[in-house]
Amino acid sequence: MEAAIAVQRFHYSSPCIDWRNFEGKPRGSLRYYSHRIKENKRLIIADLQPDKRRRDHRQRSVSDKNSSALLETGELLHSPFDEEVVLKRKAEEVKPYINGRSMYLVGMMGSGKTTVGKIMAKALGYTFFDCDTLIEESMNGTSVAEIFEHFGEGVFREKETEALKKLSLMYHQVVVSTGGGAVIRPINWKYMHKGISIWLDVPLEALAQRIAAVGTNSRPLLHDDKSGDPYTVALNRLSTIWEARGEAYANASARVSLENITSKLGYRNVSDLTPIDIAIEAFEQVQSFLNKEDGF
Ligand SMILES: Nc1ncnc2c1ncn2[C@@H]1O[C@H](COP(=O)(O)OP(=O)(O)OP(=O)(O)O)[C@@H](O)[C@H]1O
Ligand SMILES: O=C(O)C1=C[C@@H](O)[C@@H](O)[C@H](O)C1
Repeated sequence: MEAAIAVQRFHYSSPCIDWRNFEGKPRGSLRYYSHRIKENKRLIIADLQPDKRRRDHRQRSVSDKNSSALLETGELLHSPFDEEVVLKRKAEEVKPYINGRSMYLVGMMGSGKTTVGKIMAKALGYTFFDCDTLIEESMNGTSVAEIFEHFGEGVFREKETEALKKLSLMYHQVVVSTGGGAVIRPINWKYMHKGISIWLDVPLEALAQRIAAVGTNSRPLLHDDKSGDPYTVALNRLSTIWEARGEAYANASARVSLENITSKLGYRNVSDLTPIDIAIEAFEQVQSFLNKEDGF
């Protein structure tokens, strides 16, 4: 009952970020524009509100014929607004077929489950939950790191399973960022398969970079080893963890490979991708999972 109340409380207290506040670098990714927007341009223009139309007048005036020239010269820069439109359209396209099912994001620590999950939830009009935060709430605010330290990993894993069970039984239309290790217990898959699970597959080097940048204080499984520089330490630990559970992520309904998106969009590095690029691809992969499910 207490845990149910905690879940309920979290339900009402978890804010969804405004993706525009995401601290990632601003980008003028012209290829992105070319790839994603070209196919959607007619619809985007139709969707624009009058004030936004004025703001984006350059986009409207671009014909297919001369768009690549403008793209080359950099005159046609895509703004977060462009990405938002594509994201929203994708979410609206796929939403009726999701049929209210919840989404469970799985992936290694630092893979962006929380960041991308919040963006997806907002685009779908779903509620976002972070499984680690739910566990902390169910333990009166004890942090994940403290749970590991004082009670051990076993207790944490039990709490994780309880949280996933409750989420799968109590809620529809939610996007859940699961803990990096949620995939290791088969019972957790039973709950996650009530919805659609999405694996954010990020190269270990990119994960190590992100983790080295923010530190390992909140990630107990990475926190022990302090020998060497933060990037190398993180990469070594992540490689060991990956060996133990890499295969388990493949149980997910859909896989979002950052390497694939990078090459699809013609970028050089996965670090060029914004969380919105990744959220758009996640919807595309969900769509292709649903098509397969329906036998198309
Ligand atoms: N596409 C991205 N590009 C660059 N940095 C990112 C991207 N997505 C997330 N990050 C950053 O990586 C870090 C980890 O992201 P996030 O917390 O969303 O991952 P997570 O999968 O929920 O992690 P954990 O399982 O450890 O809780 C954060 O500092 C976030 O700002
Ligand atoms: O990968 C893992 O096993 C973990 C990831 C985090 O999200 C937390 O759930 C916890 O630190 C364990």
